[in-house]
Amino acid sequence: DTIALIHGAHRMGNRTDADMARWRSLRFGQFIHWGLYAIPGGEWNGKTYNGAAEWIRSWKEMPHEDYDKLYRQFNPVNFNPQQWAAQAKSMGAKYMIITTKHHDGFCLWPSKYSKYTIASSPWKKDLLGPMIEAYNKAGIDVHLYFSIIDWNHPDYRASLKNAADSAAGKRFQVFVKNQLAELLQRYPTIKGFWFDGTWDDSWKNDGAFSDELEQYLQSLHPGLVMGSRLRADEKGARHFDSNGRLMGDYEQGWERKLPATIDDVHGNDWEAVMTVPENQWGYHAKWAGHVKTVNEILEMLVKSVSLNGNFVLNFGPKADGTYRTEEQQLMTGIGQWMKVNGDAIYNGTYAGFEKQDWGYYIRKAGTDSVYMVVFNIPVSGSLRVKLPARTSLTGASVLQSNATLTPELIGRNEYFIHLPNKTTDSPVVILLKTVTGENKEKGSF
Ligand SMILES: C[C@@H]1N[C@@H](c2cn(-c3ccccc3)nn2)[C@H](O)[C@@H]1O
Repeated sequence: DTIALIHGAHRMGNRTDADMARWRSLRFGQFIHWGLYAIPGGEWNGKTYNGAAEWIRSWKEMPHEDYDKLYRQFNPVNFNPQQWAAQAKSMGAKYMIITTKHHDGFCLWPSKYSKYTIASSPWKKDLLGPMIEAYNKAGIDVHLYFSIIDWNHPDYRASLKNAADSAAGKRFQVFVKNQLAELLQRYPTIKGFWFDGTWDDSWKNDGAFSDELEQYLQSLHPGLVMGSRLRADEKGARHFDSNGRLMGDYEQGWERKLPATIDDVHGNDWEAVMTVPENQWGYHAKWAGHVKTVNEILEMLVKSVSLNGNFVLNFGPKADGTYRTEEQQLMTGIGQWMKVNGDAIYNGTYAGFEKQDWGYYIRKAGTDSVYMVVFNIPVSGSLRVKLPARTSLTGASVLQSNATLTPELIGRNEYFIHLPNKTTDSPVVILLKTVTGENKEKGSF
């Protein structure tokens, strides 16, 4: 039986409104981590920081006062938001998430609630406004990343140990509320907040505040999309309340990892955010270890959509406002595939077909069109398709060439689709036309 909660989930099941349907249809996003951490770029005094570049302030080799002075050098002279938006558009991203303020507390907008902002830098000017305008003009929605943790703010407390801490904590909550309202007031076209840095006790143990904040923001900007990471319930449970119900509008815990099967997402909307190296969000001058390839990223994107989720790929621009070559090449390569096959991604949902080894099924939302995205062509060249009961196959074609395929019926509701050639250097998309229902005539193959 369930526990009585005041600040747990307030909704059973997914949101069904138009704003959430829009978020769900976009499927592919671009994350941008940009801030002071791009100046050191993971290096300081000739030493290399092996952690995530945006966490360099926590490195023992980086004195806090040295980091906190970096704003005096932040001057992205090559920042070109129109170019950023054009590259994101060519990659096929339909929404973008930008770090307004990361854990270091530095604000990319001239907040009136803090001195530690772009207004105090040589650049002086707001960076968010031009970005949001350029991306919106390119037809890309913008969501704002906001870190609750704020290493710069004098009132931030990881935990509340005494009355003084509690007083500081209260002042900090007012500060957070003011900055979020300020962001909504300055940037009314944004579609959501992406909260981070909500794991400390001071936040986890005040579920009431996180609940009231979420409702306050929704009242200021109805339809806002906010993930589960903002929320705690009054017992300190995060993401899922003490009755196991998802809080927020989608499961926001998939950071640098993907669900394995449809059972892992429990019917909830969800989103995965992914780094190109193993674990770098902000710019790091020396990427160590494995750097993901175009095909590897395409497989993560396709797998996410096949399991009813969104996939967001992260980019870490340099301090001067340009992207590193590897990231530019990824945007180009991903974009080339998306240009031809984006139909299988946008409005993509879980197909409800039995998963096969050759790749992933994606159903165009609310239709009988099911895409097969093939990553692993078997030695036989024949792709097995087992249809759910009462579903028949009425057509199959290669999406890119529109070439018709003739599936071979090999058993009850089971087919082989023979691919013309067994080699490809990028995923092949096949469009299946199906019919489902009691008395439909047998499939036409
Ligand atoms: C979206 C990503 N979330 C931030 C993060 C948080 N953490 C983290 C690290 C240790 C404990 C708890 C959380 N690691 N990375 C990263 O800095 C980036 O912003």
